[in-house]
Amino acid sequence: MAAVAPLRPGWTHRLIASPRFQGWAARFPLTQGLVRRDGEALFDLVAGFCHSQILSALVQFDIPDILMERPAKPAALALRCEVPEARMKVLLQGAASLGLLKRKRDGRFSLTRKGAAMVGVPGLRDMIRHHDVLYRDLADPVAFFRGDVETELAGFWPYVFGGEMGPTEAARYSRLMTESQAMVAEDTLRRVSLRGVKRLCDVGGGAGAFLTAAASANPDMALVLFDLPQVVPQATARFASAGLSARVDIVPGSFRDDSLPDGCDAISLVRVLYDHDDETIADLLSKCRTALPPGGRLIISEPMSGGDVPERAADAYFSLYTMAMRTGRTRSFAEIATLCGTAGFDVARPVRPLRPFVTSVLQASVSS
Ligand SMILES: CC(C)=CCC/C(C)=C/CC/C(C)=C/C=C/C(C)=C/C=C/C=C(C)/C=C/C=C(C)/C=C/C=C(C)/C=C/CC(C)(C)O
Ligand SMILES: C[S@@+](CC[C@H](N)C(=O)[O-])C[C@H]1O[C@@H](n2cnc3c(N)ncnc32)[C@H](O)[C@@H]1O
Repeated sequence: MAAVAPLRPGWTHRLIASPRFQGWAARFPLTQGLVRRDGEALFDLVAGFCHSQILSALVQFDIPDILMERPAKPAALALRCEVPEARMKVLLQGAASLGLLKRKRDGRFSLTRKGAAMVGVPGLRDMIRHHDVLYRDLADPVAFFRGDVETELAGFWPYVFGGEMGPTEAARYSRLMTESQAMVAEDTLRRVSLRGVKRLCDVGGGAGAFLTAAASANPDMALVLFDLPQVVPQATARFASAGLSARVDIVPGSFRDDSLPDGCDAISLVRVLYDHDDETIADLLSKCRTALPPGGRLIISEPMSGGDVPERAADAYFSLYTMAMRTGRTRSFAEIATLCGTAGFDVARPVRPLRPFVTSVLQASVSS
């Protein structure tokens, strides 16, 4: 009898890649479900850009808002959106196949649960609308990953380059940032206890959404907002309308050039680190360490890479996003923990994020 050749590493991959094996597995009753699921998942990746563009067209035509009122026929939507009816049918059919719309028996389309949820997610439609910039940057992925693309996204968020931005740009960026901040604040505050904190400083606090949310959950806490001089005016109005003006100190400044306000026993950095390189962050964390007393707390909240266990939202979206911005990167919990440790913080064990596509949280403290 002929000797059986030993199995070499990688043999399973070669077997699965073989069209003959694929054909057999697709027919064999015990494997055909798996083959179909893998095939569908792979096809979803192949078609991902079309899916995103269907979503984008739906949002740009305001179709989710229109359907909030009542289900509609393709002809009515075509008229309203100034799209030929046959093309509108393709869009609606596509959106229905993606689970955003439902096709009713009488031919009208209505929102599904996911479609209706989208209307209420703060900032999501603005996010989808501004993805044209990101997707242009990604149009040539080989050049993008080689670092050969002059990305547009870098110009979209000019504050990152040291605050060279006028009031119009500041307002545009802040709206996008503030709207999406609601969910980030909610998930952060559900994962972090601010009990015992007397004065919280939100560094890079933008238009003050995180402090506003933190204030309502902690009525005795004093608040400090530190951000670039062009950005802080937006926070003034927000605090005034939330009746918080008396509880908040607004401190304009740059963490690159200025020291951080003292007298606080907690500092939060919400979606700040991933905009910057390691050197800038090392300096910032060291300034946080200097500003805080023994026992002082540091809260970092932003989308984090899964590290050893890659995570889809952070590793296949935010990492590309921050790469397109060219100034920072999406880091894992472990990487941020190392930077905090070097700055002299004791880092608490990771807590499972509620929604990794919204944010992950790291807590650290100054040894007392
Ligand atoms: C009543 C009946 C009939 C049934 C009840 C059943 C039931 C309980 C249904 C629940 C339905 C429901 C309420 C669903 C809610 C769904 C929600 C809230 C979904 C939320 C989704 C959020 C998403 C997709 C968020 C995406 C966020 C993104 C893409 C953020 C991007 C941020 C970026 C790019 C920031 C960049 C800025 C910079 C500069 C890098 O810092
Ligand atoms: C991505 S935004 C996050 C804003 C807010 N924390 C949030 O989550 O919505 C980053 C913030 O850091 C601020 N920032 C950037 N560079 C800064 C600097 N050198 N000093 C102070 N703030 C800065 C920006 O103005 C902006 O408000």
